[in-house]
Amino acid sequence: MKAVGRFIVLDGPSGVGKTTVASRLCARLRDGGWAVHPTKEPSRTKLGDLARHGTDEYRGLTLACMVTADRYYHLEAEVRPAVAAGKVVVSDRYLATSLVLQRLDGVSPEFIWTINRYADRPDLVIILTGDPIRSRDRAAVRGIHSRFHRGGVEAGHIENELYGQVANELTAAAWPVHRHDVSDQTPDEVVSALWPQVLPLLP
Ligand SMILES: Nc1ncnc2c1ncn2[C@@H]1O[C@H](COP(=O)(O)OP(=O)(O)O)[C@@H](O)[C@H]1O
Ligand SMILES: Cc1cn([C@H]2C[C@H](O)[C@@H](COP(=O)(O)OP(=O)(O)O)O2)c(=O)[nH]c1=O
Repeated sequence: MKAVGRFIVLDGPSGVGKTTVASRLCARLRDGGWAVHPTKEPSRTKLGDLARHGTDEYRGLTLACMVTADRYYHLEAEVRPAVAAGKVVVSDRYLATSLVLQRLDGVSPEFIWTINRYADRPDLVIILTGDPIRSRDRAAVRGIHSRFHRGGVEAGHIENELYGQVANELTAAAWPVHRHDVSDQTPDEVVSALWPQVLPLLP
Protein backbone atom coordinates (compact mmCIF):
# COMPACT_ATOMS: atom_id res chain seq x y z
CA MET A 1 0.00 0.00 0.00
CA LYS A 2 1.29 3.47 -0.82
CA ALA A 3 2.21 5.47 2.27
CA VAL A 4 0.66 8.93 2.41
CA GLY A 5 1.32 11.29 5.26
CA ARG A 6 -0.25 14.57 6.24
CA PHE A 7 0.64 18.26 6.03
CA ILE A 8 -0.24 20.38 9.05
CA VAL A 9 0.76 24.03 9.47
CA LEU A 10 0.84 26.35 12.45
CA ASP A 11 0.63 30.06 11.88
CA GLY A 12 0.05 33.22 13.88
CA PRO A 13 1.79 36.33 15.20
CA SER A 14 5.37 36.38 16.37
CA GLY A 15 5.64 35.28 20.02
CA VAL A 16 2.21 33.62 20.13
CA GLY A 17 3.93 30.26 20.67
CA LYS A 18 4.00 28.59 17.22
CA THR A 19 7.51 27.15 17.52
CA THR A 20 6.94 25.88 21.05
CA VAL A 21 3.53 24.37 20.27
CA ALA A 22 4.84 22.83 17.01
CA SER A 23 7.63 21.13 18.91
CA ARG A 24 5.26 19.78 21.63
CA LEU A 25 2.79 18.64 18.97
CA CYS A 26 5.58 16.77 17.15
CA ALA A 27 6.62 15.11 20.43
CA ARG A 28 3.03 14.01 21.04
CA LEU A 29 2.78 12.62 17.52
CA ARG A 30 6.06 10.72 17.91
CA ASP A 31 4.89 9.31 21.25
CA GLY A 32 1.78 8.07 19.46
CA GLY A 33 3.94 6.23 16.93
CA TRP A 34 3.59 8.55 13.93
CA ALA A 35 6.62 9.44 11.83
CA VAL A 36 7.02 13.21 12.02
CA HIS A 37 8.82 15.77 9.91
CA PRO A 38 9.07 19.14 11.70
CA THR A 39 9.87 22.06 9.44
CA LYS A 40 9.40 25.80 9.08
CA GLU A 41 9.13 28.72 6.68
CA PRO A 42 11.22 30.46 5.66
CA SER A 43 12.95 27.11 5.12
CA ARG A 44 16.32 26.09 6.50
CA THR A 45 18.06 26.81 3.19
CA LYS A 46 20.15 29.64 1.74
CA LEU A 47 17.04 31.15 0.18
CA GLY A 48 15.06 30.77 3.41
CA ASP A 49 17.81 32.35 5.49
CA LEU A 50 18.05 35.22 3.03
CA ALA A 51 14.34 35.95 3.47
CA ARG A 52 14.33 35.46 7.26
CA HIS A 53 17.29 37.74 7.88
CA GLY A 54 16.70 40.07 4.94
CA THR A 55 13.51 41.88 5.92
CA ASP A 56 15.35 45.20 6.28
CA GLU A 57 16.87 45.00 2.81
CA TYR A 58 14.05 43.28 0.90
CA ARG A 59 10.52 44.68 0.99
CA GLY A 60 7.14 44.68 -0.72
CA LEU A 61 6.94 42.73 -3.98
CA THR A 62 10.57 41.61 -3.76
CA LEU A 63 10.15 39.98 -0.35
CA ALA A 64 6.74 38.55 -1.37
CA CYS A 65 8.39 36.80 -4.33
CA MET A 66 11.35 35.63 -2.24
CA VAL A 67 9.23 33.98 0.47
CA THR A 68 7.00 32.42 -2.18
CA ALA A 69 9.97 31.08 -4.14
CA ASP A 70 11.23 29.65 -0.86
CA ARG A 71 7.76 28.11 -0.27
CA TYR A 72 7.82 26.32 -3.65
CA TYR A 73 11.33 25.03 -3.00
CA HIS A 74 10.31 23.93 0.50
CA LEU A 75 7.30 22.07 -0.94
CA GLU A 76 9.34 20.38 -3.65
CA ALA A 77 12.44 19.52 -1.66
CA GLU A 78 11.00 18.78 1.74
CA VAL A 79 7.23 18.75 2.30
CA ARG A 80 6.02 16.62 -0.63
CA PRO A 81 8.75 13.95 -0.28
CA ALA A 82 8.05 13.65 3.47
CA VAL A 83 4.29 13.38 2.92
CA ALA A 84 4.88 10.81 0.18
CA ALA A 85 7.00 8.83 2.66
CA GLY A 86 4.03 8.68 5.05
CA LYS A 87 5.23 11.32 7.51
CA VAL A 88 3.21 13.94 9.33
CA VAL A 89 4.80 17.22 8.27
CA VAL A 90 4.36 20.05 10.78
CA SER A 91 5.37 23.44 9.40
CA ASP A 92 5.94 26.48 11.60
CA ARG A 93 4.49 29.24 9.30
CA TYR A 94 3.09 28.95 5.77
CA LEU A 95 0.79 30.94 3.45
CA ALA A 96 -1.11 32.77 6.23
CA THR A 97 2.14 34.53 7.15
CA SER A 98 2.40 35.90 3.60
CA LEU A 99 -1.23 36.98 3.61
CA VAL A 100 -0.56 38.96 6.80
CA LEU A 101 3.03 40.24 6.58
CA GLN A 102 3.21 40.93 2.84
CA ARG A 103 -0.12 42.76 3.11
CA LEU A 104 1.34 44.87 5.93
CA ASP A 105 4.20 45.51 3.49
CA GLY A 106 1.81 47.01 0.90
CA VAL A 107 1.32 43.97 -1.34
CA SER A 108 -2.25 43.32 -2.47
CA PRO A 109 -3.98 40.13 -1.32
CA GLU A 110 -4.75 39.36 -5.01
CA PHE A 111 -1.05 39.33 -5.88
CA ILE A 112 -0.20 37.17 -2.84
CA TRP A 113 -2.92 34.67 -3.75
CA THR A 114 -1.86 34.66 -7.40
CA ILE A 115 1.80 33.88 -6.79
CA ASN A 116 0.84 31.25 -4.20
CA ARG A 117 -1.63 29.63 -6.53
CA TYR A 118 0.36 26.40 -6.83
CA ALA A 119 1.14 26.12 -3.11
CA ASP A 120 -0.32 22.90 -1.67
CA ARG A 121 -3.39 23.15 0.49
CA PRO A 122 -2.50 21.63 3.87
CA ASP A 123 -4.65 19.00 5.61
CA LEU A 124 -4.98 21.42 8.52
CA VAL A 125 -4.08 25.08 9.07
CA ILE A 126 -3.92 25.98 12.75
CA ILE A 127 -3.98 29.72 13.35
CA LEU A 128 -2.96 30.69 16.85
CA THR A 129 -3.97 34.11 18.13
CA GLY A 130 -3.46 35.58 21.57
CA ASP A 131 -2.99 38.67 23.68
CA PRO A 132 -0.70 40.92 21.58
CA ILE A 133 1.00 42.40 24.65
CA ARG A 134 1.97 38.94 25.87
CA SER A 135 3.09 37.82 22.39
CA ARG A 136 5.21 40.94 21.89
CA ASP A 137 6.83 40.51 25.32
CA ARG A 138 7.63 36.86 24.67
CA ALA A 139 9.07 37.61 21.23
CA ALA A 140 11.22 40.39 22.70
CA VAL A 141 12.62 38.06 25.39
CA ARG A 142 13.36 35.37 22.80
CA GLY A 143 14.91 37.88 20.38
CA ILE A 144 13.57 39.64 17.28
CA HIS A 145 15.32 39.67 13.92
CA SER A 146 12.51 40.78 11.64
CA ARG A 147 11.49 44.31 10.61
CA PHE A 148 7.85 43.23 10.95
CA HIS A 149 8.19 42.50 14.64
CA ARG A 150 9.94 45.58 15.90
CA GLY A 151 6.71 47.61 16.07
CA GLY A 152 5.18 47.95 19.52
CA VAL A 153 1.96 46.62 20.94
CA GLU A 154 -0.17 48.57 18.43
CA ALA A 155 1.55 46.70 15.57
CA GLY A 156 0.99 43.46 17.50
CA HIS A 157 -2.73 44.21 17.74
CA ILE A 158 -2.94 44.79 13.99
CA GLU A 159 -1.01 41.58 13.24
CA ASN A 160 -3.23 39.54 15.58
CA GLU A 161 -6.39 41.01 14.01
CA LEU A 162 -5.10 40.33 10.51
CA TYR A 163 -4.45 36.67 11.34
CA GLY A 164 -8.10 36.44 12.39
CA GLN A 165 -9.18 37.97 9.05
CA VAL A 166 -6.84 35.72 7.11
CA ALA A 167 -8.27 32.67 8.91
CA ASN A 168 -11.67 33.65 7.47
CA GLU A 169 -10.17 34.30 4.03
CA LEU A 170 -8.51 30.88 3.94
CA THR A 171 -11.73 29.23 5.10
CA ALA A 172 -13.60 31.01 2.31
CA ALA A 173 -11.03 29.57 -0.13
CA ALA A 174 -11.91 26.07 1.19
CA TRP A 175 -8.73 25.68 3.22
CA PRO A 176 -9.27 23.60 6.40
CA VAL A 177 -8.61 26.20 9.10
CA HIS A 178 -8.84 25.90 12.86
CA ARG A 179 -8.34 29.08 14.83
CA HIS A 180 -7.32 28.84 18.48
CA ASP A 181 -6.84 31.67 20.97
CA VAL A 182 -4.02 30.60 23.29
CA SER A 183 -5.23 32.90 26.08
CA ASP A 184 -3.23 31.97 29.20
CA GLN A 185 -2.80 28.30 28.33
CA THR A 186 0.54 26.55 28.70
CA PRO A 187 2.02 25.07 25.48
CA ASP A 188 0.89 21.58 26.57
CA GLU A 189 -2.64 22.86 27.21
CA VAL A 190 -2.64 24.37 23.73
CA VAL A 191 -1.58 21.03 22.22
CA SER A 192 -4.30 19.21 24.18
CA ALA A 193 -6.87 21.72 22.93
CA LEU A 194 -5.70 21.21 19.32
CA TRP A 195 -5.48 17.42 19.53
CA PRO A 196 -9.17 16.76 18.70
CA GLN A 197 -8.61 18.62 15.40
CA VAL A 198 -5.41 16.74 14.62
CA LEU A 199 -6.23 13.16 15.63
CA PRO A 200 -9.00 12.44 13.09
CA LEU A 201 -6.70 13.50 10.25
CA LEU A 202 -3.80 11.23 11.07
CA PRO A 203 -2.79 8.39 8.77
N1 LIG B 1 1.86 29.17 26.07
C1 LIG B 1 2.99 29.74 26.50
N2 LIG B 1 3.10 30.16 27.77
C2 LIG B 1 4.24 30.74 28.19
N3 LIG B 1 5.32 30.98 27.42
C3 LIG B 1 5.26 30.59 26.15
C4 LIG B 1 4.10 29.95 25.61
N4 LIG B 1 4.32 29.69 24.32
C5 LIG B 1 5.56 30.14 24.06
N5 LIG B 1 6.14 30.66 25.15
C6 LIG B 1 7.48 31.28 25.22
O1 LIG B 1 7.40 32.48 24.46
C7 LIG B 1 8.55 32.64 23.63
C8 LIG B 1 8.12 32.73 22.16
O2 LIG B 1 7.54 31.49 21.78
P1 LIG B 1 7.72 30.89 20.34
O3 LIG B 1 7.19 29.50 20.38
O4 LIG B 1 9.13 31.07 19.85
O5 LIG B 1 6.73 31.84 19.50
P2 LIG B 1 6.57 32.03 17.92
O6 LIG B 1 7.18 30.82 17.25
O7 LIG B 1 5.10 32.12 17.71
O8 LIG B 1 7.28 33.30 17.57
C9 LIG B 1 9.46 31.47 23.93
O9 LIG B 1 10.44 31.88 24.85
C10 LIG B 1 8.54 30.42 24.55
O10 LIG B 1 9.22 29.63 25.50
C1 LIG C 1 6.99 32.58 5.86
C2 LIG C 1 7.20 34.06 5.69
C3 LIG C 1 8.22 34.72 6.34
N1 LIG C 1 8.42 36.06 6.17
C4 LIG C 1 9.58 36.73 6.83
C5 LIG C 1 9.18 37.77 7.80
C6 LIG C 1 9.17 37.04 9.13
O1 LIG C 1 9.34 37.92 10.19
C7 LIG C 1 10.33 36.11 8.96
C8 LIG C 1 10.22 34.81 9.69
O2 LIG C 1 9.66 34.95 10.88
P1 LIG C 1 10.47 34.77 12.21
O3 LIG C 1 10.90 36.11 12.63
O4 LIG C 1 11.47 33.66 12.08
O5 LIG C 1 9.25 34.25 13.01
P2 LIG C 1 9.04 34.19 14.54
O6 LIG C 1 9.09 35.60 15.01
O7 LIG C 1 7.67 33.60 14.62
O8 LIG C 1 10.11 33.32 15.06
O9 LIG C 1 10.35 35.80 7.57
C9 LIG C 1 7.59 36.78 5.36
O10 LIG C 1 7.75 38.00 5.19
N2 LIG C 1 6.56 36.14 4.70
C10 LIG C 1 6.34 34.81 4.83
O11 LIG C 1 5.40 34.26 4.21
